[in-house]
Amino acid sequence: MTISVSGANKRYGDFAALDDVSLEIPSGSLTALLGPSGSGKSTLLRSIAGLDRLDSGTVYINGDDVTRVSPQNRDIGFVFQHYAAFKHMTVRENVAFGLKIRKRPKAEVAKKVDELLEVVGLAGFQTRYPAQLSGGQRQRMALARALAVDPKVLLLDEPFGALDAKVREDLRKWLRRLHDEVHVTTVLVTHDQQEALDVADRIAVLNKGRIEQVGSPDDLYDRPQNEFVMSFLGSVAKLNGSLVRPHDIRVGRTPDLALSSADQASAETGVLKARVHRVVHLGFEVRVELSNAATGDEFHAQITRGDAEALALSEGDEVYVRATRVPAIASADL
Ligand SMILES: Nc1ncnc2c1ncn2[C@@H]1O[C@H](COP(=O)(O)OP(=O)(O)OP(=O)(O)O)[C@@H](O)[C@H]1O
Repeated sequence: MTISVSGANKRYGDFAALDDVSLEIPSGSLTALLGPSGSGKSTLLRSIAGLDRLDSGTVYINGDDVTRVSPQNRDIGFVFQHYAAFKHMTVRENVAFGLKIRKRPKAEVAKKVDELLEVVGLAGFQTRYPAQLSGGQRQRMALARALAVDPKVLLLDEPFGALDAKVREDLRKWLRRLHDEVHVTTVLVTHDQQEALDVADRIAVLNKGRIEQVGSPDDLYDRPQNEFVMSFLGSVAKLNGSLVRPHDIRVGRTPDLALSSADQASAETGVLKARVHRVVHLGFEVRVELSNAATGDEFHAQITRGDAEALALSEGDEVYVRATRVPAIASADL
């Protein structure tokens, strides 16, 4: 089911939470709304759900204008960061709730609930109460409950926001797999660019109530339309006035960027001298924290372990760096 938002405006007093937002969400996609705190992500999601009323603009689900349709009648599943479960109901009853009120046959309900609990990794928790679950388990129960009724669209507002890093990562993978299986059009609000890049096939970047760019993770990461998108999608370093990604920085011992003086590398333009502050081993990669020798500006380069070993860097070393790739936005006003 496609979701389409057209000319959406929402103000709180003088403040524009949504400022003329238009967005197309293709059927079957997993789209992330990504942006800093207060950029309007939740307001946009809640407007799609019908939980917030737009001042002006239109929301379409599957081509139908649902702007004035109540949330209950939009056929959506919604999961919040802090899920409000029915405390007096067991996990099984919570997940079964939507099916029961739709009066589905008992056997079908039991089968579906068991399947979903298996999928979300809560098999064996059927008879527990929400208070007896961890935060991650509660969110998975919430997802199972939202999916139980086969919604047209699934709307997730920072569903993993309150969980620790490892659990978030697991749930992300799980959500991606689940989405590949069920293909329900899903919109995920997150302020975490890693989460968006990891899980979404499309990302809409919001800033101050406006959409800055919409595209695939690769589009946004490699071809950002502006500095905001470039900086929000990942770390950036400023080299000779251009914004570059840390893993697009080559570090060398000599101005020709040779790893060691024995290497035969050709001379390059745009080489900067830098000082090493710290070398951080991140498993597969190594982060080299540096400062520009001329300006003192700090930045970091992300290099391979092999290169780091060849360079044998230590704190205080003087090195040379250049960008191997500069995205097209490399801006004039820096
Ligand atoms: N009920 C309200 N009354 C007044 N201002 C509101 C209300 N709801 C949201 N806002 C404001 O609208 C702006 C957008 O809020 P929204 O929750 O959509 O942002 P967000 O991008 O989801 O942020 P976060 O990641 O912090 O949840 C914020 O500045 C917020 O303070």
